[in-house]
Amino acid sequence: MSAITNLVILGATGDLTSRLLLPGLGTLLAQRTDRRVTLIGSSQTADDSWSSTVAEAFDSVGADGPAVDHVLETTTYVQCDVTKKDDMAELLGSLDGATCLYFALPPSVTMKSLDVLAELDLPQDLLLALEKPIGTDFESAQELNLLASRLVSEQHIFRVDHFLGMPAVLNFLGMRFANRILEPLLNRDNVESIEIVFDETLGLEGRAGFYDPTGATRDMIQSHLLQVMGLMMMDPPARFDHVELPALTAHILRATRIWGDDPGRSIVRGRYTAGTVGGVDLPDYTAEEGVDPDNGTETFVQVTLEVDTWRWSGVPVTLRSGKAIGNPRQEIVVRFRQPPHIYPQFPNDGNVPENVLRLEFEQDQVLLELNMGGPFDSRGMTRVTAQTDTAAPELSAYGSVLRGILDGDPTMSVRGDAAEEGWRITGEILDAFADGSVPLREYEAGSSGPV
Ligand SMILES: O=P(O)(O)OC[C@H]1O[C@@H](O)[C@H](O)[C@@H](O)[C@@H]1O
Repeated sequence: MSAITNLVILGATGDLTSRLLLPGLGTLLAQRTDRRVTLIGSSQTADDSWSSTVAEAFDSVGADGPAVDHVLETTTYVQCDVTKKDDMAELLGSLDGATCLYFALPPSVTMKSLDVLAELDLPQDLLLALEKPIGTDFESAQELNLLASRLVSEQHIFRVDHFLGMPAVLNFLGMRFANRILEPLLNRDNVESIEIVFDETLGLEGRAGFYDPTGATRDMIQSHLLQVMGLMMMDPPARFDHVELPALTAHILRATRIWGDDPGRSIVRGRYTAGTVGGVDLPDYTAEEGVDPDNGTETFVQVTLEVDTWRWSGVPVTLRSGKAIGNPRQEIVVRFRQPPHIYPQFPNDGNVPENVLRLEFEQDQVLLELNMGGPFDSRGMTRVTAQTDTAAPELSAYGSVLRGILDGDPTMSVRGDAAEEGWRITGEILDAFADGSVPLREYEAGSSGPV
């Protein structure tokens, strides 16, 4: 696919655009000084402040250079209703060159817009970038995928999950496939358990309209943590490309099910009560403006899964995410089994602690816990943590996603069937909530989650 010339953000006045997309674009263009992209912001309402929104966002990440200046000088704003045929025809008609329509919109609006696009003659090399969530359940995800596939080929659909652009994920790929010492150990013979944890200090942040009907399971497990899991547990690809990686990720998700027979033991569901997080007082979740307590929305979820394949069967994989958590962890943790042979001369009759590999999600830090010394060492057994010391990544997670989009390279895009599998697994968790197998537990804001 050819590189993108026109980036059209649909839903340009939304929070996602100013908070994440534009700063991400800034970090990318500051690095790609030779890129010339035409940025068009579009939304249903008029907006006189688009140019200053773009400038402020670029400024917030200190982005400068010729590629950044080009965008600042040429960016335009178009008022357009994406669900109206004439509006979309006019918008597309005004563009010359390979175009990406970035749908920073709720899935219901995206679907209506895709329906409208089906009636138009679309330009060649049109790329559709679709923000999560892809649909609101398994069936609507299928429907949305079908609508998109009628317009362009799968290679021209980029389903965005910015967690796939986070340092932990990129580091894990490099550590696995550019070294000899890790990949042979990543299987049920050597791995005791895996955890993928993304807890946050943030509470609702005034997002009740989105969050209350959504909850932690749909918000964080459905795409982010499951896609990360699929990518990190995939079999080694023969090539690093848009065919192999998405296919291997989907293969893992297809093999995933809730651990054991009793969801009440494999899933924990929680909701925060009033408390203090990092010096900030948070009210009870149910007392937040716009929240309907009857929704029973969970602000915390932890689920243990099994990836039932030859390589991973029997290894518990725990995904966890909670809001209003004190001292939050945001990491991928691979816990290895103890050595197969026990030496009584080692402390604790040879029961040495297991090795643990930790990759921090948003920082470029990898930690490996090892045992050293032992019976003949005057210090005895020493637990050490080897830690990487690399520079912070130049691109934000959204910058990384946008690089794939602007290069027309969907390697790190979520493939349609993988998005559907995310909803299948999420549906099984939500069914267990609905049938009463998993009680909603309360935890104090600022605590480490439900006990
Ligand atoms: O830390 P980041 O990059 O903002 O990602 C976490 C966020 O990811 C978003 O997709 C979720 O909707 C938010 O609830 C969450 O806070």
